[in-house]
Amino acid sequence: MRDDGAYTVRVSASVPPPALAARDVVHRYGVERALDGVSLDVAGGATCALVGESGSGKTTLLRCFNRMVEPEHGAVSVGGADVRAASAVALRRSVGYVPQDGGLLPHWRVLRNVALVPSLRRMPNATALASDALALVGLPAERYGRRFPHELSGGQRQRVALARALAARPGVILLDEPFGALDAITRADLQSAFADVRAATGVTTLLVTHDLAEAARLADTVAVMRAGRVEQCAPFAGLAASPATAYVAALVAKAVEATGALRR
Ligand SMILES: Nc1ncnc2c1ncn2[C@@H]1O[C@H](COP(=O)(O)OP(=O)(O)OP(=O)(O)O)[C@@H](O)[C@H]1O
Repeated sequence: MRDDGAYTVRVSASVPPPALAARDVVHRYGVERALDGVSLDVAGGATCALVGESGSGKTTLLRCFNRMVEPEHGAVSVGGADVRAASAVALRRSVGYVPQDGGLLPHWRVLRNVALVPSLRRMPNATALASDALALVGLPAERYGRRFPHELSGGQRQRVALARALAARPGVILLDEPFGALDAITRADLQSAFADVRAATGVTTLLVTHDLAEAARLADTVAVMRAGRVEQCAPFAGLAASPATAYVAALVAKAVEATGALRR
């Protein structure tokens, strides 16, 4: 990571890139098992999408990687280190996170919002890092930095939330439905902004989405969740060619049909 304001591209070959791993993770809310023995691997620099029906455990699994959820059983690691090795606060400052609602502070201007994590980490060039991150998502700080979140469109707010997750140049980002609740055109714009960010930074990404077509477009691997378990994790083409379960086959068929209908 450089602290001089320039965005460095990818980690050097001698440093193993960060990765995410979950092993046999169980988590209960009260008596309900939200995660029921989940295992998942995301290679360094890759994007993995978590898909599956509502309530299947996607958000809960995502939050295990920044310790917003502490599972009762199993192991979770980021960059090869158990997430419990350091404090939860330190972990959350090193892993970028976009919650479902974007999580921007409404009374803070955009630049201050984006500079939040670099400032908390006392990075000397927090404002420059925030400007770089805003540029990366297509919102120049000179034009947008002094606005408040309510002075932006929904799509711009989501871009700011993505910039905030990226500002401290984390090796890993966790995105919970970052393109949800947007019209189709804005959603497509944001997806392509994310693809650019990914190409520029090589950041390892775990992405929750309801939309399998979106997952197919953006992710290297797609993990299909159902009832607190990962039924299959593979590139979309692998899911389509050899679905492990009837549920995966049905989900793929639905996505292919929806994409075909759109093309028609
Ligand atoms: N804080 C909580 N307290 C109690 N139960 C919860 C809590 N958070 C989630 N759950 C339950 O755990 C299960 C998994 O929820 P989770 O939010 O992880 O699913 P999800 O796949 O992300 O759903 P969605 O796609 O609707 O966001 C659900 O049955 C949900 O009701």
